Amino acid sequence: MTVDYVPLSDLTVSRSHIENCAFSNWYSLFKQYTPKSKILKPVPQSFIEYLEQDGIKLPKDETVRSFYTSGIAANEDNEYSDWEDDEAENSSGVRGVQLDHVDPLRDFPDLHNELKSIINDIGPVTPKLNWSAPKDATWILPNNTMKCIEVNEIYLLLNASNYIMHDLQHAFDECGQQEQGGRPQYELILREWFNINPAMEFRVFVKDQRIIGVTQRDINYYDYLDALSETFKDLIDEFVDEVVTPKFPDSSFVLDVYIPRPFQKVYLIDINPFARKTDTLLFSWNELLTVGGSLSNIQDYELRLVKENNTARFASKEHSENHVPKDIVDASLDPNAIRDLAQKWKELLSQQQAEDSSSGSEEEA
Ligand SMILES: Nc1ncnc2c1ncn2[C@@H]1O[C@H](COP(=O)(O)OP(=O)(O)OP(=O)(O)O)[C@@H](O)[C@H]1O
Repeated sequence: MTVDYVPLSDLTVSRSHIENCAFSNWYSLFKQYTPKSKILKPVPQSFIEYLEQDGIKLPKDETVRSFYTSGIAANEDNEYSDWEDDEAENSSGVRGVQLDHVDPLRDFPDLHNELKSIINDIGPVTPKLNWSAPKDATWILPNNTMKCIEVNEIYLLLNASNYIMHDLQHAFDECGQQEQGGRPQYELILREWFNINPAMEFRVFVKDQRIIGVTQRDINYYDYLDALSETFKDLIDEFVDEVVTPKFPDSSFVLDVYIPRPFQKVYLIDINPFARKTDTLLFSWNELLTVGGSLSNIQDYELRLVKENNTARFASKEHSENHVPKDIVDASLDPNAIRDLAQKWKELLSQQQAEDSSSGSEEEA
């Protein structure tokens, strides 16, 4: 089998494209298709420092009835030698904080109060920054989702997330050298929480205003999706052609859409950059770009679903670029790099085998 590798230059990305994909830059264009959201922009610099500081420091806000900051009395079961010091409160009212730590109540009280009042007004929310949601940090909340019913849950999720750190520190890494400098204006988005059926979420790859592929977003097998494929494609085609491409400033982008029953409306969840950092889920970038290159000759794109016997193959694929070393992701697009990498692996393996056998013979001796 021959594989056509596409040049990496097909995925170079401009700073303006990344900026166009920031939530606040497209929300107003597609508001009627997007779940209700509040945009807080710009956020104070101290809030960014709060997210970037080590550890998670929750404010002890007496006006929030909070599971997280309710007092913990030291007793025999939870006694620590340094309990007194760690739990001592400073004048800011934040537990265990040294003075140089950012404290929401002291350093961004207006934003803190606004977050509380939004939750009071619209109920549970789910947060994100300009581009990313803290999907990798749900383990930190008792419900194991991104649903926040109090302000401290927002702080916990954002602070514990590597995806949020990516927005803060690496947003423009894939842009050309001269476009990387300067931080963006950060925004905090609170989306009204609703129960999404993950089976009905799709990622849509659009290149030069044409759809080149659609993938199921959740990497589980759902037996009813196959029969609905054409329905989804019709709705997605109409949405992309009539709603998104006439208004979105770039001709290539990646959409996340949600199509709940009774399959009459498409909701826009997110617009991602047409860039390597966007996870291709059931496709690879190489595959998509190869198809995209020959698009004029093909009639139709593929809506790819997880097949019944394929679940395991994709089980760990989602957001793989975030836990696989970058060298390996880079190599997956370049045959020479794959050869180099394979060679390094072989060397490492034989080195390890040699070490194992020598330590084995030492143990036997
Ligand atoms: N209003 C909402 N209520 C409940 N869940 C939501 C809401 N909006 C989004 N989600 C869930 O959060 C997930 C992540 O949202 P979103 O796509 O905005 O984040 P992201 O960081 O850009 O993700 P990715 O990195 O995969 O593109 C969605 O797939 C959806 O399941």
